[in-house]
Amino acid sequence: MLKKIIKIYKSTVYVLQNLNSKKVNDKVNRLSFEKILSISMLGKVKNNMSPSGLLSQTPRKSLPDFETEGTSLLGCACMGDKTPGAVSGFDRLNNPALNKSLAFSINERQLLGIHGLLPPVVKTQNEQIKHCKLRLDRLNDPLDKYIYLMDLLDFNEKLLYAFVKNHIQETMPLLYTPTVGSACQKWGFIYRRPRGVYITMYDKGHVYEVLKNWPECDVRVIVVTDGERILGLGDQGACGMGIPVGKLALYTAIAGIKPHFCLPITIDVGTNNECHIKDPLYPGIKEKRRTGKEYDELIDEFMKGVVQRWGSHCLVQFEDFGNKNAFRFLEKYRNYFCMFNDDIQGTASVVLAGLIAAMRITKNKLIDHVILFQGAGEANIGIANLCVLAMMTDENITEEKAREKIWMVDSKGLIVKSRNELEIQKRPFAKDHEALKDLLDVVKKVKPTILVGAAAVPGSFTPEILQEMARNNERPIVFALSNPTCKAECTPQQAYEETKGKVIYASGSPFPPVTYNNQTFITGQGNNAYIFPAIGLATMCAGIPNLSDDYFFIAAEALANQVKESYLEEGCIYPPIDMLPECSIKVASTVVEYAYKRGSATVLPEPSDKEKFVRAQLYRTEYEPAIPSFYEVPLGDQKNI
Ligand SMILES: O=C([O-])CC(=O)C(=O)O
Ligand SMILES: [Mg+2]
Repeated sequence: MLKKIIKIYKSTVYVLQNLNSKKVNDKVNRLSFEKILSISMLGKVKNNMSPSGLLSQTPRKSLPDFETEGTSLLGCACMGDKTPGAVSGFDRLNNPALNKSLAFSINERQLLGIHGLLPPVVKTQNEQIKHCKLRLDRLNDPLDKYIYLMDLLDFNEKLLYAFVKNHIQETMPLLYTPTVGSACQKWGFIYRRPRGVYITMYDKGHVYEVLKNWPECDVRVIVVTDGERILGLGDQGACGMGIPVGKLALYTAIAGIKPHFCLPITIDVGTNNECHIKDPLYPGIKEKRRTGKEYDELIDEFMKGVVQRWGSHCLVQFEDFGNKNAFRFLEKYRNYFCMFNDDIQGTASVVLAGLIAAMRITKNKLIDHVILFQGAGEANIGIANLCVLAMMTDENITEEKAREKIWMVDSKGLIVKSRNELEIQKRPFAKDHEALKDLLDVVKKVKPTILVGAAAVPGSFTPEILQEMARNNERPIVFALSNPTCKAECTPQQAYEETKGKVIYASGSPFPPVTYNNQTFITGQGNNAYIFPAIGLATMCAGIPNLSDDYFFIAAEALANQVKESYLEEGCIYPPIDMLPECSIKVASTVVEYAYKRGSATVLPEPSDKEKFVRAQLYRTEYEPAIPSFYEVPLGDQKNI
């Protein structure tokens, strides 16, 4: 498979490079020429804009009107990678990147001049982790637990990440969906310390200066939102900052990307959320959301500012933008910047991985299925386009044939050609069919084998719909992707009960195990957390300049390969959550391997063992010595001092 997609890619580049030359006809036979072009043109519509951008491989053009400061160390302070001795002992206690709290040894305390500033006991990190667990267990409200974890992050970074690594299952739903959703809604209330950068409309013309205020000079990944569509919770304005903060915490916790490489950014252009505007604690600009030219110019300025400040290899992950802007910006920037849209491409990849794994249960291929998408927003359009790419690559079929397998319903009903106005990204999926409004009617008519929901309409997979899916299929596949938990289309319990245990189910947010017919099933979480940290890690390790959709396809296959038979037997089409770090390393290593094979990696020389290379880059949660080792003279039994 890897070979095949590389071949397609290489030939595509070749064809595009030689489009005007006679060489094309000599070297590429007619058939493969058409196939390559059809794949690279996938999703293209009349005005020559590709909503999917599949295999869009235009080399990144340099933007003429600005220079790159890159990762120069000149003129800026660096918080993250401090050499021992560069920070005073007292400052270490207040610097979360260097603080070890009670784990400073007596030697360290004496030599750093902080002896007496801590209680005399010396603890190991493991003892500290146990203490954290006691503290967390004492709290009942998930939001309080979130606040505790964030406080720990502000106090002792390594301890937070060591704790999370040890308790992934328990802490993921706090740092991430669903609790991060409540954290966003109450961001003004829970706000304590600054984390990340806020850029507002009023910074227009000075965005680079604002970015310069961030003290880290080696930022490698940014997650940016404008807060317009936070999870399935709508416009949260500046409170959306919880999402970049949460996603980047996962970058470190899951993919081992060093914390000082990560920068959360919120672009505050106002909010249309009246509750926030009326809330005295709202921390953002209390104005209606700005749109149009001035908004676009601000985002342009931001993208250029990032390259100017941190170089063109700084990855920018777009997160939770409104539908229209998400697609627009992906198309606008994908060939010029190192960027991707997680809600479109990351979610597509994780769902495709789940489908590939599910095919091992249904014992057939994607092409044998009929997929019905409820909702035609970022997630579902992204998934649909990646499924088309997968079918074309695996089955040698045309784009049209692949699209025939895909049906979509949006808020107006089935997407049909007779509709008057249809957004550009939906057009390729419109069917020659009578208009149907109701999802149940569509399920009855279309008889999907796979039903994917991502429209944030809770309960939209009604008992009747689930029963109909079970009537038509031996093993119906149902993805209830909307986040957070309260937005899910149906719970796994409902899916199991209404389909009499036949369903293959995945959700976007975590659910507890399901008991049906005296059997316990652990359902999978089809969340982009399985993909974006790995993609970020791979991008950094290989120096991938542009992330086209084939990377997300490769990542999906690599993730599906991590799904063991035993997980499938338990009803789970994803690896368990506590396997996330290990899975991410495997996925990242495969993507790195692919980047070198297709000739896009820029980190040279090419490492021979990609996985070993990836592992060598990871953040270590173990404490480093705070003093050079030759100072470590025995001081007797430290506990008795
Ligand atoms: O954050 C998550 O859990 C997944 C996601 O990107 C979204 O729902 O927007
Ligand atoms: Mg998102």
